[in-house]
Amino acid sequence: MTTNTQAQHWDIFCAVVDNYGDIGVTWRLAKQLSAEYQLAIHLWVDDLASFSHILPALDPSLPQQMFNGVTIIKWDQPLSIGYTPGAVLIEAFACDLPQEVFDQIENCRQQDTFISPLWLNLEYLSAEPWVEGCHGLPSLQNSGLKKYFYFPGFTNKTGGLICEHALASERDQWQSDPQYRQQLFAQLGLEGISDADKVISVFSYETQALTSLCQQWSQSDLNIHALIPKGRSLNCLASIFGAELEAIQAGQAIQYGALTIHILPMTDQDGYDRLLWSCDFNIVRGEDSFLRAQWAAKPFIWHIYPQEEDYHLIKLDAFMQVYCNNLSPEIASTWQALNLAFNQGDTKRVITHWERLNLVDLPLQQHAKQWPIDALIDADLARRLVQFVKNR
Ligand SMILES: Cc1cn([C@H]2C[C@H](O)[C@@H](COP(=O)(O)OP(=O)(O)O[C@H]3O[C@@H](C)[C@H](O)[C@@H](O)[C@H]3O)O2)c(=O)[nH]c1=O
Repeated sequence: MTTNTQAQHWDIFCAVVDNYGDIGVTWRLAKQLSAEYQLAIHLWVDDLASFSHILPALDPSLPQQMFNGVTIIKWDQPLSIGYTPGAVLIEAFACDLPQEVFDQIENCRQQDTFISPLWLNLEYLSAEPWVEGCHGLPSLQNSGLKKYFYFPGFTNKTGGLICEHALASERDQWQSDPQYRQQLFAQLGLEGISDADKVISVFSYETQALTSLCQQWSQSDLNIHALIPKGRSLNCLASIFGAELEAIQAGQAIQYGALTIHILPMTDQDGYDRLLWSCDFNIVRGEDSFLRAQWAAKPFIWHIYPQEEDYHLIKLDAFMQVYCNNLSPEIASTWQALNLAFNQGDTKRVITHWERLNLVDLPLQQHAKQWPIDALIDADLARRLVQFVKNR
């Protein structure tokens, strides 16, 4: 009888392109696979300095360290920590895997009992209909290995959406008692926010639509607080600050009529989630914050990552169709027009639709609460992924 001593861990390789989305998504997935499925996860990351913005406890100088049960390994060239084939090999967002990975797999294939890791490419999230047809398709590579395309998505024929098992109950508990939000605001050093004020988090790319919204908010009858983590959103607010952007520090509050802009430090992902849960409205971007805004069960604007030839507007539209499926046409058209105006940097239309949105605030809030239940359908991404691996 032969005993299979082959390692059973999963490797996830992530190359940080720009921003925090690639590492944000893979870090969420790695944590969940470890916590909920007790899988040994090796997360290889080529830019630990970027990673440390969303995991401040990380030490970018270390080749290997462990957080939340996940082994985080520096993906350098050549690899300073050797790769050992495990049960699953995930390349995130079509990053080019290092040659050592294929060499090692090839070496091990000389042994009769060796089973090559199941190789998956984790794709970007899209609500476009074609995703269903491509999810799970294999493709034979030059190495002789099969690579499967794993597409996250919003239907039960896709790979699903990343969402931790306990998230809804933790969020509901948080939102049921205003003292949690007050405690969070106090920890962040935010002052002067009363229960009647409107609180909006802003994590976007640069757009004049945001400048325009801030001008509008400054003239509001209500006090508005914009909570803005230090980063790209601030680049289009220089005219409001009247100071060099470099001089703007986390912890500062800038008064602009009825609007107070609070500059926040970046926190870890759990902290960011709690911020989204605590605001009345969130402006988010990219892929991961976009999904977390949905799980926050609050209305939001999605500033989608810009792509060539405005392809991102097709992706935006596909998502908006899905999100608005059972919303009344009046609310749906206002919310869609607001998102489009924000993404197109349309300074006039963004204000018109923001003002209209106020009129449909309550039904939109109710929709935002129901949406996470509808969107998950039967299973989240990690559960579907574990099943996908078992079925191969
Ligand atoms: C503001 C903030 C964010 N975050 C996290 C949440 C997310 O995991 C991450 C931000 O990622 P995203 O929202 O996806 O936005 P992003 O713009 O940073 O990432 C983008 O990167 C491009 C390369 C990809 O092609 C895009 O699809 C997108 O993922 O930062 C924190 O952990 N703490 C914070 O304080």
